[in-house]
Amino acid sequence: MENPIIQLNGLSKHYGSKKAVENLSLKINKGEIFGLLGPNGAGKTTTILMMLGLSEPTSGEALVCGINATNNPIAVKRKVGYMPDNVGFYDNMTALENLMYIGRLSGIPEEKIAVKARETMELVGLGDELYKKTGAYSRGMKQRLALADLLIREPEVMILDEPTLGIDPAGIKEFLVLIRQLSRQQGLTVLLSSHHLHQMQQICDRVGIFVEGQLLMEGNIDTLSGNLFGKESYVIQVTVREPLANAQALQQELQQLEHVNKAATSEYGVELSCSQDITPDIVRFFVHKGLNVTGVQKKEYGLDEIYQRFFENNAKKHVQ
Ligand SMILES: Nc1ncnc2c1ncn2[C@@H]1O[C@H](COP(=O)(O)OP(=O)(O)OP(=O)(O)O)[C@@H](O)[C@H]1O
Repeated sequence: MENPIIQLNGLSKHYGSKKAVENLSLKINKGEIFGLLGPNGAGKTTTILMMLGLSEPTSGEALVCGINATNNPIAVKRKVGYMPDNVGFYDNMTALENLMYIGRLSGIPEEKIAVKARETMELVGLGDELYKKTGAYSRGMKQRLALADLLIREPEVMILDEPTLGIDPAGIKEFLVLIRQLSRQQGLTVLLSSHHLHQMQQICDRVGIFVEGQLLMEGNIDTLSGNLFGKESYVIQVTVREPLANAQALQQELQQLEHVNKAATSEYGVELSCSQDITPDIVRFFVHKGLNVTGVQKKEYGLDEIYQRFFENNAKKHVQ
């Protein structure tokens, strides 16, 4: 059911002739995890700053929890937790002291602060690290503490700008799982920006692809892959034990089969782009030819391919 908590209507931001964000319209529902994906300079941070009321749009509007961010930045700030790509803490204070300090600044009553800060640190998996100085925290731990810093203020929306930057691979996975858990447990809406497709795929319900200030596509992975790959939604790879004797003829024959759009042979196998999943027919075809099949793989498109394909298509358009 549609229940937009973030609504961007024709949002644009121009710096002179530079269109950092151009005519962006987008709805993000309550409880959703949405990924803003795009290369450096695509306009992700500018969009986030406009949602927070920290940058004034050239035109259009950003509504967060129904509040116009440009006219009411303070009201929006109460609802939204924002994690910039580099969060600073006082290195010579313990993590708990840092969090209590933040809690005080955001108006949590003194008698509640210690309990609340501990609870929040438990929530982000730092329950055993309360008394460590943040100077001795790893980057992954600091990002967890940064999350605690948002959560202690009980936001409705969390906006995280490149949150996994600088964390080691194992830490990234744990951190993403944590964000998802928190979102699901607390009905929190999360907006993340990133250029790491693989990471976004693990966590987001929906992603938007940003290029040169424009949202060029938006949807879940299935929708995006359907839009971009359309007729070639299924890729089937078959490998055989012995080198293919007459690859050229085989390729031509395969291309004649119904639902096959493209066939490409290599020494030990074939890759087929098909409009339907015809894996059983393909296997039968190979067996019938007396070929010893050693492997059959059906490839599912992920964000990496979607992104790559997307840029290929766009480059072609620019050239035409
Ligand atoms: N204050 C500014 N003055 C002029 N141009 C700006 C300003 N802020 C951003 N830009 C330009 O707007 C474009 C979008 O920048 P933005 O920082 O939003 O991109 P981004 O997608 O967040 O990239 P990154 O991943 O590098 O943070 C860039 O071309 C940038 O140079």
